[in-house]
Amino acid sequence: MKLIVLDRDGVINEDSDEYVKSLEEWIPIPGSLEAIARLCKAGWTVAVATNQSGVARGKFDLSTLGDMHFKMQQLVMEQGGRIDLIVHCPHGPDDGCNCRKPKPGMFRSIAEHFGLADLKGVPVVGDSHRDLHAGMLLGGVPYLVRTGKGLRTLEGTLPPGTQVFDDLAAVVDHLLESSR
Ligand SMILES: O=P(O)(O)OC[C@@H](O)[C@H]1O[C@@H](OP(=O)(O)O)[C@@H](O)[C@@H](O)[C@@H]1O
Ligand SMILES: [Mg+2]
Ligand SMILES: [Zn+2]
Repeated sequence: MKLIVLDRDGVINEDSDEYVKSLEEWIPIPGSLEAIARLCKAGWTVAVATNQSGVARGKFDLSTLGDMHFKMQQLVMEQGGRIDLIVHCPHGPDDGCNCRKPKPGMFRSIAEHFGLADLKGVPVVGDSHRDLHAGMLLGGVPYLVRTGKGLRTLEGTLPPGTQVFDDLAAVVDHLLESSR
């Protein structure tokens, strides 16, 4: 199956150092929703894995998070696509969970959901090092975008083999080109 795993904040929607705390603050990055729809139309399965420590920090609740994901799904569907699975980690850095990136828990759940033993060769798109690291632990192929925290991430050392693109739309252009 052609599966891809996307980070949310800074890849699909604009990120904020103050967290994305409400429906109004959830603003798609230009071209990202259309890019997801282009993947779907080309037969790709799209999953999202997102850290949402804002829940543990009391900045917003799970109902608001659900509203954001309903909005995200609706907007993608308006473009003719869909997000097949959204997994989130609601925990904080000190909660010792197994799902908060850079831990691989969410990626393991995604693999299991689709009946896969791992994510070997699956593109993993993120704006932070932890997104890429978590996905690579299951064999994912790292793609960094310059949106969100991507430019900051670029100042550090990238995981080996990371390919860098301006945004999700450019990653999708590349993937669809190379699978022609
Ligand atoms: O990029 P994804 O995983 O979709 O979501 C990241 C967000 O949950 C937030 O993650 C926080 O990191 P800490 O959780 O405070 O370390 C900060 O980086 C926020 O700026 C950011 O909005
Ligand atoms: Mg992010
Ligand atoms: Zn967690």
